[in-house]
Amino acid sequence: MAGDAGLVLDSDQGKYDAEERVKIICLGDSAVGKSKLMERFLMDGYRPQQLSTYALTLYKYTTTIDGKSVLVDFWDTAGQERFQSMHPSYYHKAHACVMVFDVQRKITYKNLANWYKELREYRPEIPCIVVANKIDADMKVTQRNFNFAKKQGLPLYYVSAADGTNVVKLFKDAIKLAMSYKQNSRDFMDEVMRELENFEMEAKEQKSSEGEEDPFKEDTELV
Ligand SMILES: Nc1nc2c(ncn2[C@@H]2O[C@H](COP(=O)(O)OP(=O)(O)OP(=O)(O)O)[C@@H](O)[C@H]2O)c(=O)[nH]1
Ligand SMILES: [Mg+2]
Repeated sequence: MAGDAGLVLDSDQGKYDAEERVKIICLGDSAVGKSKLMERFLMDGYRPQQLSTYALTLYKYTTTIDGKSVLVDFWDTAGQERFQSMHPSYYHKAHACVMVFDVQRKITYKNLANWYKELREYRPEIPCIVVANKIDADMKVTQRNFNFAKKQGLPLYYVSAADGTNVVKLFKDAIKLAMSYKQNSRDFMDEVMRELENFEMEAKEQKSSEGEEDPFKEDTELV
């Protein structure tokens, strides 16, 4: 892991003071290696924050990109195989997606089409990386073309959570894509959300300036 980065375990966002914040979601069938990939990337300080009600693990990670501090929320999930679909809030305001299949189980590759369809229903524009995981088990797969990625015009990464091949590159690139999406997106809903965020911030600032201490409070009366 790069020296400029670190795993953040606390959920109090106010403390981080990051200049930018992005959300990256992970999709794919059960046991394709989603959690192991994140563990591998964040290994230095691995300790997930478990929100068991939603079978959701949220990893917070800070890094610096182009001189800017960035807080990354990685969303991982378990148990979705029972439903073959995610709750809409999982997709909400995500800036990039890492979509994983297991090179040893063809069905997980076939199911990418379903995951991708659902992703696009909620997030039509966000960057998505297709990940062929577990290449350590059969290096020959890296010579194969996986047409799904090509057909959809998506980048394909051959990785191994077990031996670490391409894992750091995968997540670093995902963060960069998420950042550039956030900064350049013309998605209508994103623009609305950004406007709302700015509005909320302005309202907060106004409120806090209203609540400022009056230095003469003790000594004067309002007339
Ligand atoms: N050989 C090999 N095994 C892997 C690799 N990545 C994950 N595994 C194994 O695959 C199994 C599932 O990995 P997980 O990371 O738990 O899979 P997941 O996608 O998070 O699964 P759910 O949480 O059920 O959705 C584990 O037994 C891992 O050890 C890999 O790169 N190579
Ligand atoms: Mg998991």
